[in-house]
Amino acid sequence: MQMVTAAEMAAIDTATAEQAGVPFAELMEHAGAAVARFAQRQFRRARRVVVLCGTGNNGGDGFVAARHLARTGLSVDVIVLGDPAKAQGAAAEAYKALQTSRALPFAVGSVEQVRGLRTKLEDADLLIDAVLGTGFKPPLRELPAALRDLLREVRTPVLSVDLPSGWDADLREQSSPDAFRSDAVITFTAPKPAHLFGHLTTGHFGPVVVAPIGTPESLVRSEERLTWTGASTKLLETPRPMDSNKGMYGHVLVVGGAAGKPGAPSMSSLAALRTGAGLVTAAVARSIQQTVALTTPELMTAALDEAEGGALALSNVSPERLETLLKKISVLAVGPGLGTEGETPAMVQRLVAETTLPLVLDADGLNAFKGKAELLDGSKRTLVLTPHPGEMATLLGVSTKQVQADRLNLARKFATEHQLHLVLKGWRTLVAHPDGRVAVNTTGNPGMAKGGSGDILTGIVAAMLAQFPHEVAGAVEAAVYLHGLAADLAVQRRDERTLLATDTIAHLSDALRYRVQDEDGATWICGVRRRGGRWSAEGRAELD
Ligand SMILES: NC(=O)C1=CN([C@@H]2O[C@H](COP(=O)(O)OP(=O)(O)OC[C@H]3O[C@@H](n4cnc5c(N)ncnc54)[C@H](O)[C@@H]3O)[C@@H](O)[C@H]2O)[C@H](O)CC1
Ligand SMILES: [K+]
Repeated sequence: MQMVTAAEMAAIDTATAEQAGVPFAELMEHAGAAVARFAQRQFRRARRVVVLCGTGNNGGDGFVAARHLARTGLSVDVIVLGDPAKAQGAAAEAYKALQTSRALPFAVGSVEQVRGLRTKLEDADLLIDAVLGTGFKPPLRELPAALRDLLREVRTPVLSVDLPSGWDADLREQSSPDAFRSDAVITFTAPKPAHLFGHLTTGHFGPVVVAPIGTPESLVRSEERLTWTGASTKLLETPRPMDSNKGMYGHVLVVGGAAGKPGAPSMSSLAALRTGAGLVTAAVARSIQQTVALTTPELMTAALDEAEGGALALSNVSPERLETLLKKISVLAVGPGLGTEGETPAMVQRLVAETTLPLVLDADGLNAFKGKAELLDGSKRTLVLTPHPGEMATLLGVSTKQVQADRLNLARKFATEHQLHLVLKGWRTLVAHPDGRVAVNTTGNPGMAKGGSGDILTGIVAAMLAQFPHEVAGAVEAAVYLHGLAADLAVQRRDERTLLATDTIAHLSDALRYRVQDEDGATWICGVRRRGGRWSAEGRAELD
């Protein structure tokens, strides 16, 4: 699923008419019908619906949706912001079709009239925001701004058509000062930048769904080749053969755990086992080997030599030691609990240089390359780095602030220059690939801001590589998606403050079985569907 800009979307609409023979009015009809279906499914108990429409095509979608909803017997009011005579083309047609339905529109033309809508909006069960879509150009004018302010004072749930009105579709920021409040968003054909980078809804888990409206996938083209991690979870739908054996799913070796740091390698290892790796071994300092072994009976362990002070010793990478350690290993995960003391960085550099095994480098595994980023070369092996912004800054020799200011470009540049897969963590984790493609991740929540989270991601990534060695890009994307999704599922049963990194492991089963596409064919790029296909939000079982 590619992300497209607002201008690309308009070109795709034209191509859909010219090359696929689907006229614009038909796209609008499908869009409006999809909005109506989504509204009914997600806001099941809504009886009184108010559809707020602009006079552009976003409003046109609203007119169509209102017509469909009225036909099902709901009480539907249509409020047009501005002069309906301004509507043109398909939107004008949709407005005309409304005249024969039970949803009669009325227009508001002044700020006072907008303010007079308060009771109507408060009394409704659902508001559908079809005021502005991709045609919005900031800043927001007076009339929609008054409506935006009023919506902030009213508690009725808001379903946004295409985008929360006033949100620039091409904006790549987490928030937008102009925008309307939103509880759920339904967009069409492909996500725009705002859908992937923005936090569009009030709750953490308000859905953002992409509904197909008749444009063939082959016409969805984008210059930038930016995608979404959830699309790669298709990999997980591959059924395992009945006569499976553990050798088919790889053997992950987690290298980490200096003296006194048994937690991190234990968590990575358990996460790898729970994600489906056939075998997992944790190679850790001799003094903590027993502790690590006792965390999980299915886990195998190997002892690493310790130098004075407890740091891991260079002797661990002697030819003989490597031969024993790496026998039958299919993926290496280096970093959890490793430390940066003494000989450890040199040991890591040697380990990386002397094998060509697929490798995931995290935490102190990355810090071992401080000032030596040129040694990180994925041109002849599978190499995945999972830095948080601080670690990325260390690698690049810049400040964390500089990394945060230009995440997308930095990630893409580093991945292509070093021919590796880079997982740059944070709000909307980015997965950049050697060929310049980047996938944006939309799962995860603030509960993950706690020690251990990264260790678990490392284990999930390693296990995915072990199982899908020939689909590396997809395996890494799916891993990042799963990790956040498992945490999203976990946090719905707990509070985000009490969430422990290991709680995400307990929700990996649900995350692995989750399907991003709903029964209607819409793809859920944000939000988690539960119970009867609807979503649940934190603190509230359901929004309807
Ligand atoms: N393939 C698809 O995704 C389809 C989407 N559809 C819908 O069409 C809209 C885009 O329609 P468009 O007419 O281009 O723009 P809008 O309706 O979003 O807005 C135009 C409207 O807004 C006024 N306006 C612009 N800026 C401001 C501002 N700052 N303040 C106030 N008003 C403003 C402008 O004057 C126009 O009147 C897309 O979002 C989808 O909802 C199609 O229906 C089917 C294909
Ligand atoms: K809208």
